[in-house]
Amino acid sequence: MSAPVATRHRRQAGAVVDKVVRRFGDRVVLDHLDLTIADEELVVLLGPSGCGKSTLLRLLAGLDRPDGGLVEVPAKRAIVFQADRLLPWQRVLRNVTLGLRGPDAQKRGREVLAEVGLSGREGAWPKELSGGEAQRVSLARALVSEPELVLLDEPFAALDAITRLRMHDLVRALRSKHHAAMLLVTHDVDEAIALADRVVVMRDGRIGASHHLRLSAAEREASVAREELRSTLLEDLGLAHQH
Ligand SMILES: Nc1ncnc2c1ncn2[C@@H]1O[C@H](COP(=O)(O)OP(=O)(O)OP(=O)(O)O)[C@@H](O)[C@H]1O
Repeated sequence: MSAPVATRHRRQAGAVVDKVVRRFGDRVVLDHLDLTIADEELVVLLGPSGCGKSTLLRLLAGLDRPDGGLVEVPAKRAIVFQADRLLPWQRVLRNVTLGLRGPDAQKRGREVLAEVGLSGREGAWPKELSGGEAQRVSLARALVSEPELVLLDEPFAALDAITRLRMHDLVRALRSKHHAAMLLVTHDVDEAIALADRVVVMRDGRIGASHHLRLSAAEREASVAREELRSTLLEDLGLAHQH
């Protein structure tokens, strides 16, 4: 059997995953998985531990190749991991501008650091930053090259609850400025509800459920709509309701 196997660049932003298969030994982790991310859409990917979320993100990032099917992504894309991967021997500004060329690199780096609320910290060393600040630098580094697709692998999982809520505000603010499509992996149903245009739930190597969140910002905070959606997502995840 010969399936088309490729990672291809597309002109539009967003991404298309078409019948993608990824196996590790005998284990089929992604089993003909389909997923389309629209231009400027923020899709949150939920799923039980070990179901293949990071595997899918790595394929979209180009860090791995599928065994079958097709992954179409824009050339300009960035990935943010749970633990910041800043270079400890470079200052904050340099960490942000590492991938940039040209005379405007420093100026651009400063601008993006200002957007994530870190003006004045350009000269700091990574070890001098809090966890939340380090993830802000990671976001700045991801956004500085104006990617068309941003992949976020549990970017706020290691942060405390209050810092995480601040990061949600920041992501919402950044979205109004940067017009990238985003795919964010999380275990946190409330994070999904807070941020997503659409929540997709992975099951048995595929996307098992998909929910568009046509909620206003106020509705996202309102208890009834939020609780209904929360119950649905917990059900999709196979978790008992907890009231
Ligand atoms: N390079 C690899 N070699 C062998 N097995 C792998 C490899 N990468 C992932 N796997 C396996 O594939 C499965 C899916 O892993 P993956 O990290 O994608 O899950 P996940 O949904 O992101 O999990 P978590 O939510 O716990 O981070 C796991 O069983 C894992 O052990």
